Amino acid sequence: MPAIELDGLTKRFGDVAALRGVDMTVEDGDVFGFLGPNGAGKTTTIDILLDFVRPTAGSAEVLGMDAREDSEAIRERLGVLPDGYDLYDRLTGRQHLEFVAEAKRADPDVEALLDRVGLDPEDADRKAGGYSRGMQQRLALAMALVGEPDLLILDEPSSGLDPNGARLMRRIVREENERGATVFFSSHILGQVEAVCDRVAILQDGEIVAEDSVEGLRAATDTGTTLVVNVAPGEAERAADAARKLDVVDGATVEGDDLVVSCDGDAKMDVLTAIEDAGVDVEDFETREASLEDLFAAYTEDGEGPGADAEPADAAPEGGDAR
Ligand SMILES: Nc1ncnc2c1ncn2[C@@H]1O[C@H](COP(=O)(O)OP(=O)(O)OP(=O)(O)O)[C@@H](O)[C@H]1O
Repeated sequence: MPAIELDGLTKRFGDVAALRGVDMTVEDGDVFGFLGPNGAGKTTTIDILLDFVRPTAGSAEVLGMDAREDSEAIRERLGVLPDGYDLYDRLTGRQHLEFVAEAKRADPDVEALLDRVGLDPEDADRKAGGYSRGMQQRLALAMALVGEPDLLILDEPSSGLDPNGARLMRRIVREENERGATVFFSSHILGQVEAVCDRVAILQDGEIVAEDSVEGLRAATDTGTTLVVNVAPGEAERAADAARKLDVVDGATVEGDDLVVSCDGDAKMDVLTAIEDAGVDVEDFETREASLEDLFAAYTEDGEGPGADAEPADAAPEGGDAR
């Protein structure tokens, strides 16, 4: 049974079509990234999953139950970190967790939860109204974790977090997934998504334009590969000339003793062979694959997806420094 199943999900707000027949499946046990440009319909989708918004047509199932009919039963098994959550200024962090525990009829180890999200005991006894943005985000995450939910829905979970907080978030997502939870999250921080997600869907103008693993998106997108070839000192120009003669090479630039070649994904060996045939010794080489950010741009920038004439962004080192 999928954790989330959307079938022809449609939502109109007056004249605005926020969702136009979205079909999407999030399998049980996946870490699933839900991406899309501003206004694509991500929050509307999440609001429908949580029964804050009713669809105009189509259906949404969560943990095998109907999002509308069974919203209460769903809520008991769900952990949610909403975008724009409300904390109670006058309650302490600890009181927030106790409040959620009571509502969920759960008995969490509050100290352990606070520790897990990086809030120390003194902070836990301060009123949340005095928390910094990042501390509020950490508390909201701890609230989502109460009761070991089967499904975590996290809307922009890294917003307001410093780099340590973002790393903590990745660790918690992994731990929760290892515990058996499905994690569904929307984010604009694509390095974060790439680091933790098994699968991603890209929503654009209320429609899914891609749904696959990051690897699958790479394979389906003609974003090409960047090959960096380190050659003997003073030989890079000669190597560049040799590479440029190949049809499969889009461009070759020299950076010191490195040659940076943009080429078709399966042309690496041809390039290396051509350089060696020109009498240049290849000292070392590495491949840089398209990052999720490149793939996102390829799918969303011209609104037509990468199939036709989409100009891909330049390839960047896999994962970047967000890992
Ligand atoms: N209550 C509403 N009334 C009218 N239009 C709405 C309402 N909620 C959302 N919309 C519209 O629906 C579309 C999708 O909005 P949504 O907030 O779901 O996008 P999003 O992908 O979450 O965007 P962002 O990344 O900016 O948060 C937008 O055109 C938005 O203006």
